[in-house]
Amino acid sequence: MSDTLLVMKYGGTNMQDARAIRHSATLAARSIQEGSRVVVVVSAMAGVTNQLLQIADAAQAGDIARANDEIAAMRTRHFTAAQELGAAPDSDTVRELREMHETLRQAVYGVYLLRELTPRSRDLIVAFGERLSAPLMKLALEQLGQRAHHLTGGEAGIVTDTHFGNARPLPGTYGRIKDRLSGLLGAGVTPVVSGFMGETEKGAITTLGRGGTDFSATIIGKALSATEVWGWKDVDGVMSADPRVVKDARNIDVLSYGEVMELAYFGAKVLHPLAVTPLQDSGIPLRLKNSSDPDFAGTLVQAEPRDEAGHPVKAVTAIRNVSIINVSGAGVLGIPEVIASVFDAIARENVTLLMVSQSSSMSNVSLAVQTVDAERTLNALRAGVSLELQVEQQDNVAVLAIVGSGMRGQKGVSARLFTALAAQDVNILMISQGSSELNISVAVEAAHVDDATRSVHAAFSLGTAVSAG
Ligand SMILES: Nc1ncnc2c1ncn2[C@@H]1O[C@H](COP(=O)(O)OP(=O)(O)O)[C@@H](O)[C@H]1O
Ligand SMILES: N[C@@H](CC(=O)OP(=O)(O)O)C(=O)O
Repeated sequence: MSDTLLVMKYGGTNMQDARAIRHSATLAARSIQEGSRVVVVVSAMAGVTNQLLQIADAAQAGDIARANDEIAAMRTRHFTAAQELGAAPDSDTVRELREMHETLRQAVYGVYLLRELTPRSRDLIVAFGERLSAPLMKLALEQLGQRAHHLTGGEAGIVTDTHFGNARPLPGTYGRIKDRLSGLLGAGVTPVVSGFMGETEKGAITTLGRGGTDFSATIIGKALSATEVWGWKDVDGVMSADPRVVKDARNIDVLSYGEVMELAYFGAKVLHPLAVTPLQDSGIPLRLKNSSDPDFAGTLVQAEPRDEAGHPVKAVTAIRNVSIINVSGAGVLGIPEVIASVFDAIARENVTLLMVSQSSSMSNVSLAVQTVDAERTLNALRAGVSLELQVEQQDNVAVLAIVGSGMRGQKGVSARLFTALAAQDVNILMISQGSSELNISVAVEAAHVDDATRSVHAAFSLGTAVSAG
């Protein structure tokens, strides 16, 4: 028997119904039969996380009828999947699903009574998606003759700070996960962990940010010193562009941790931006694989970049729904205290800045933020900075980025980017290049971002040999 330990993550698409869950379980069972120990980490069924957020909002708004209708529809979906996976009406799986839905209903009713939805109660509600899919995966594995046991993120040892909605693992989490899961693995039982969620030291449920199941899987991978972490996807791996936008996007064989982080940060939906951080110290590889083509190697994410001569850029990506906040005030922005007050005000609101640029005349600072954060940013700036500064918001912006370690020290990369944008008549609103030279990003009008992405993809020949290093 090999001593391989794999952590396998299944996203919403791979958990969307009984058929997908059965197929996902087959992929895990195959590795177990080949002698690997496997930890399975599951997301909510596709669409369920958004549905839970809507349920929570409806309850807060006083529309309990709508919230209950949605819960009932969700319950039908989970029970149908359980039944199609072979659960008897009096089985443990059906009982567990019923109990969880009842607790969910009560939590939602509490929000309705209080007409108050705190980040803490939102996390409690939204994590039910992952809690409900774990028993279904356990059942599917058992139907394939495997022994399995399902656990919430907290039960698996994931302990986080109290940053509800965007929680981060505490250092103690790694030892705790090892304690909780090693016994099961040693006894030949496959742990099935609900992704996306953890809990605080006091036991309150937290979530790790949207797409956080990738992060759960790599946290567990680090804790168990896994051989590899595998993220099963509905695409071949990380591609040279979003395949929904660029038809000839192609798979990238090898990416470094740094490159994949930049890509995820700049909008490639394929991975949570922090997912590789737990793997960086140990060098544990992350592999993204297509569940429809399991023998294809997919994308290997590892410490070292692999560059190919003539291809400084590996991928182009975009963040949509961005706003630019322009802060201007001739004469005052050059004063260090004034600029510090701008960033202090933003830091207090915990807003993520996607791009920052300052004009050399020091009369203007432009900040790109997600549009959902724009109003908060604007209010914080109006309240927290000098009255002499004017603050304005521009919506309908997107940030396009090119990523690749090969652009380090290479001349002419920006020129190629700007020529490709000019060819599409795209007006550039902001430009930024990180000092790591792993990316160059530009803010453009949202209406042009898809054409711009296709044009840049073609200009860097990303549809041909990107990575065959
Ligand atoms: N550069 C990219 N490479 C691969 N997929 C991408 C990229 N950019 C965006 N995507 C989109 O990300 C999707 C996969 O992410 P997601 O659905 O969140 O995965 P999961 O199966 O883990 O839920 C793909 O279907 C694809 O359309
Ligand atoms: N269900 C959560 C967490 C997650 O990671 O989902 P997925 O693996 O389907 O992207 C979300 O939608 O954000």
